[in-house]
Amino acid sequence: MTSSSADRVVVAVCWLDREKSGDLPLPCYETDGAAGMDVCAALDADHLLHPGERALIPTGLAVAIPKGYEIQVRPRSGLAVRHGVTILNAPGTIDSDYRGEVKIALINLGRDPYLIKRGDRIAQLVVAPVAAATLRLQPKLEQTRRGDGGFGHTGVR
Ligand SMILES: O=c1ccn([C@H]2C[C@H](O)[C@@H](COP(=O)(O)OP(=O)(O)OP(=O)(O)O)O2)c(=O)[nH]1
Ligand SMILES: [Mg+2]
Repeated sequence: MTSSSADRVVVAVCWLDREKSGDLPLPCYETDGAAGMDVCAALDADHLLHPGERALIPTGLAVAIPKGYEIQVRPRSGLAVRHGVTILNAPGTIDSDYRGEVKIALINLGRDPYLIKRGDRIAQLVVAPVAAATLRLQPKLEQTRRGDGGFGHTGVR
């Protein structure tokens, strides 16, 4: 099956300072079936992320996500596996009512410093539906086979 623009959720996006961000591309899907749009660092200067260091990296972008959706900020596996650089709060949550700059919280869990340059694709943005819940307080919950077993109680194999 092919997807058409009719299948797509429309997310309004705006450069906070177009003059400063003129050289940067909008986040985009790198392949037809990509789940996430890679987003670039809108740094003024290179940032050397030392082992154990975390940094909030600007994207230069603000978004207006339709109600009923969120954007998840997810790590790029290449950065994580090759350099230990990942998202501190993975997956980051961009709320549909947020109009500030989308920022990427990176952490270097690797052994070597990692240089983040302006325009580097540092994370991916996944647009996803969210269900809004109503909590119904009850004295007891319906029983299940699992019950309160968790945290590995089913074993490894
Ligand atoms: O990786 C992230 C995570 C969050 N945000 C922005 C958008 C999001 O809508 C807002 C709040 O995020 P979150 O709810 O995760 O943070 P909080 O600590 O609960 O802050 P708040 O009290 O503002 O909700 O911060 C980002 O730009 N990048
Ligand atoms: Mg919050």
